[in-house]
Amino acid sequence: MNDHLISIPRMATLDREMGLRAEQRQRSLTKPPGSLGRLERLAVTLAMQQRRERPRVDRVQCVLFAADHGVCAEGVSAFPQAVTGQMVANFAGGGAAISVLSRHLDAALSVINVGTIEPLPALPGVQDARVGPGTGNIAREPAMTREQLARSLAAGDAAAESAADNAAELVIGGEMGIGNTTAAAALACALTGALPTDLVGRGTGVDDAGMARKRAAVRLALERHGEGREPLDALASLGGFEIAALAGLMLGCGQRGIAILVDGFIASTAALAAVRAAPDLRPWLHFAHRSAEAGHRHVLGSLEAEPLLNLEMRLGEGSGAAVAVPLLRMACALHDEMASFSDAGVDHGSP
Ligand SMILES: O=C(O)c1ccc[n+]([C@@H]2O[C@H](COP(=O)([O-])O)[C@@H](O)[C@H]2O)c1
Ligand SMILES: Cc1cc2nc[nH]c2cc1C
Repeated sequence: MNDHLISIPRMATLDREMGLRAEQRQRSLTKPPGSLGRLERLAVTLAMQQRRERPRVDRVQCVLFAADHGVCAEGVSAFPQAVTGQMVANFAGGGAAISVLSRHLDAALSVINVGTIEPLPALPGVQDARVGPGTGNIAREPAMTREQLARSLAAGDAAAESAADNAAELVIGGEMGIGNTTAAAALACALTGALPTDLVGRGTGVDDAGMARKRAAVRLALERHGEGREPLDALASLGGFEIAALAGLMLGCGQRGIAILVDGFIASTAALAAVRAAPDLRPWLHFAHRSAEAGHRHVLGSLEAEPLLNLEMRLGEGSGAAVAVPLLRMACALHDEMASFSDAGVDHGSP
C-alpha cells in the first residue's frame, strides 16, 4: 500500500467573533475581571470551539482504544500482556475506573479493540476493529505497516464521525495497552529529539531492572527506526494501534470542529504526533492533567500545554480527562448563569 492512502484532513477554524462576544460577556459578570482565572479562558475557548456564546459540556463522548504491543517481549511492563484484553472485558462490564467515571458524568463510553494479541469474544459495547495481533516489537522491527497505520487512523476518524453524529460537545480519547508507555516514550523521543532517559518512566510500576530494560528497548527502537522521520512515519515505526487511533480520533475531531480533552502521557503523545502532522489541530485540544509518568511533563512542554489538574494519576484509559470534565462544566455554568453588573445592580470597578 502506498502513502496516498493517508491524507491529513484540514482542521476547522475557531470562531474568533464568538470568542470576542464570550469575552465581553465575561467582563459583564459580577466579579473582578480575570478573577475566575483559567475558568474564564476555558469558557471563552469553548465558545470559540462550539460557535456559541454560551458553550455547554453536557454531551461527552469517551472513546477508548485498546491494543497490544510486541515490545512487551523485552520485559517492559509490570503486568502481563493478557491484561489488555481482560481490561476490555472490564470496561464493557462497567467495573473499570473509566466505566465508573463515565457513568457519573453521564458520558457515552465506546470501547474499540484495534489490536489485542488474540481476538476477543463479542462483548456488548465493544467494537472489533482489530488491525493486527498487536504491533511488532519496536526494539527489533517497525511497529506496523503503513497500511496498518492507515487503518488505525481510520478507526479513530470513524469514532470522531460518530461523535459528530451524536452531537458530542466534548470528546475524550482513552487508551488501554500493556507496554504502551514504552511505545509512547520511543515515539515522543523521535518527535522531540529528547533522550530515552527523559521520557521513559515506570508505567504500570516497573522496578529499576524493568526501567533499564525499557530504556534499552527505546534506545534500540530509536537506533533502528527513529531518525529524521516525519510524524506519520514515526507513528508507524514506533507507535501502537491505539496510539495511532487516538491520533486519528483527534484529527477527526479537529476536522469536524469538536473540542477534545486530552488524557495522560500516551494520549498526549498521540496528540503530539497528530499536531506535528496537522499544526492547526492544536487549538482544539484541552489538556486535562499532568500524569505521574515522568515523560508527560516533556510532552506537554512540546505542546505548550498547561494541564488543568495534577492529581498524580497514571492510569490512562481516559480517566484523568474524565476527572477534569466537571471543571469544564463549572466554567460553562459560571459563564452562563452568573448575573451581570447591571442586572444585579452592582457597581463596576474603575479600570
Ligand atoms: O496515562 C498515563 O499517563 C499512563 C501512565 C502510565 C500507565 N498508563 C497505563 O498503563 C498501561 C501501560 O503501562 P506499561 O507499564 O504496561 O507500559 C496502559 O494501559 C496505560 O493506559 C497510563
Ligand atoms: C489493571 C490495569 C488497568 C489499566 N487501565 C489502563 N491501563 C491499565 C493497566 C493495568 C495493569
